Amino acid sequence: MNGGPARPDARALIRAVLDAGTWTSWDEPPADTAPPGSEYAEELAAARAKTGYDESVITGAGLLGGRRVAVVACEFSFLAGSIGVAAADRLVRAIERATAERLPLLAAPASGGTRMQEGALAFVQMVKITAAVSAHRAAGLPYVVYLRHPTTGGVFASWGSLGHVTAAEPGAMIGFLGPRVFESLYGYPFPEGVQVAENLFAHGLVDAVVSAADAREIAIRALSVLCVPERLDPVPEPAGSDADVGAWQAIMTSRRDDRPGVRTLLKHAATDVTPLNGTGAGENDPGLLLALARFGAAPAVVLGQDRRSQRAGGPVGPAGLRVARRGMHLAAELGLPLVTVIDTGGAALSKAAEEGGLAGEIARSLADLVMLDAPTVCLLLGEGAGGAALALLPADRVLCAQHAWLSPLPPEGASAILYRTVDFAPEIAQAQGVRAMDLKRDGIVDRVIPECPDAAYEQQAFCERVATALEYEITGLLARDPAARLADRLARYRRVGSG
Ligand SMILES: CC(=O)SCCNC(=O)CCNC(=O)[C@H](O)C(C)(C)COP(=O)(O)OP(=O)(O)OC[C@H]1O[C@@H](n2cnc3c(N)ncnc32)[C@H](O)[C@@H]1OP(=O)(O)O
Repeated sequence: MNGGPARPDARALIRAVLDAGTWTSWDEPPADTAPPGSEYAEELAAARAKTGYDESVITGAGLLGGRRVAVVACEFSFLAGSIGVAAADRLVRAIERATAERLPLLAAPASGGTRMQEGALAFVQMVKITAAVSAHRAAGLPYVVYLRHPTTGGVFASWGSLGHVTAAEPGAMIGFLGPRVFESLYGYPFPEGVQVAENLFAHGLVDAVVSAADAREIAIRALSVLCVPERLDPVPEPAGSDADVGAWQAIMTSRRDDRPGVRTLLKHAATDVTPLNGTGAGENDPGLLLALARFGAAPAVVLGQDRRSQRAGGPVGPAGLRVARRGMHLAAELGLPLVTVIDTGGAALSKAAEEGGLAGEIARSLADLVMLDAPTVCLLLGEGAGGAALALLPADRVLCAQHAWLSPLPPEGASAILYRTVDFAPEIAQAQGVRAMDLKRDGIVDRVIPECPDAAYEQQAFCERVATALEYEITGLLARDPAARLADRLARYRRVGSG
């Protein structure tokens, strides 16, 4: 377990991540938790002498790219970074202070879990640490976790798994029960390659695997989005489009292989992009992309249907909508603007999708999004077929690319329902009012983004136009009173179609 690459200890990690010379310790001498003269008292004294740390955790504050942050980190060389009452008290005091001072909190665990010498009382410390982290999050403050080698047990199962964003150290052993404990208990080894950072990433459990050397830049980038500015400078209103494109022409254009999708949009026209990995709780869906990003100065959680992955690997299924709902909850908890991007030929139609709760996930996405306590912008970017599209629609502001569309199911399906043949798809699409101009007329869309003449021919310029429109809308929404914003959203969807 110790034979791997050299890894920084807690102080070296903090030095590598924070701006030079800005660290201030918040630690006070730990309370004595060991009965005097006990074996545990001797172990504590030996650990102090050997490591130069007074407990298994250190806490404090410093600057990260000029932004003040609080940090809590484990020191594994001190009794395996294990958490007893004194370490838990230190952690909780630091988390509470970070909350009171409204600082983002960075945590860097590395631990054998609960400190065995302190037994059940140490075990229950997980509750108070979890409560403190939850209160920090409930106050709308970011919590970013960097899981280091090794992280196990009650640390992984409490503050190690509660991050808004979670990264892990390459090759780190990260697992619930330590492998040598497992082997002693059961008499055979735990399977190889399971409790490893890269495997956690492959299973949608952590967002990224990054070295300590890269952690600084990644944390700066993530916090530049997670920390919502008080106000943004107003942005001039961009021009809209009133081009009268036929419905079938729009649908054909939206289906071009070379039409820019959400990935192209982020690549060409967003900054500080931090991809998040699935639900962070064990599910992923390549059809649904989740990321933090900025459009101009405006920060956003972006969740978008990825056209390329859907075409290659299958359409958005229930897991994709659970990824989307992770993004919605993240936005709501931090008061971050949310941008949803609709670009789907339809949801997954399969046994697995039905049994995975597709219809229920569409319902829950709709419910979460329409009620979301955060500014929301929907971008209809390409195809907008069926419930998977509608699940991402109900936002404060809805933008629509000139050739994007929205329809209850693909027009071929509507034709099949009415005429038992797909041959009337063009006429039905026209009649169903699926085009950008129709959606605007009906109050479903607020702004149509021009394509000159087709986004596929002007990818960079089109993406920049979209980003400018997103920045304009987000800036306007952030300046509004949240209660009035939500009331307007609800009134809008209550009114739609009723005049
Ligand atoms: C709710 C709970 O948290 S219950 C506890 C669940 N925790 C676990 O299952 C993990 C238990 N620990 C382990 O499996 C291993 O120690 C690992 C994987 C974390 C690290 O393995 P290694 O790097 O090989 O280190 P090693 O096992 O030698 O541990 C280092 C020292 O820390 C001690 N230690 C490890 N975990 C703990 C702990 N939770 N409490 C107290 N001491 C611990 C070890 O006994 C060892 O002490 P020693 O040097 O005096 O023998």
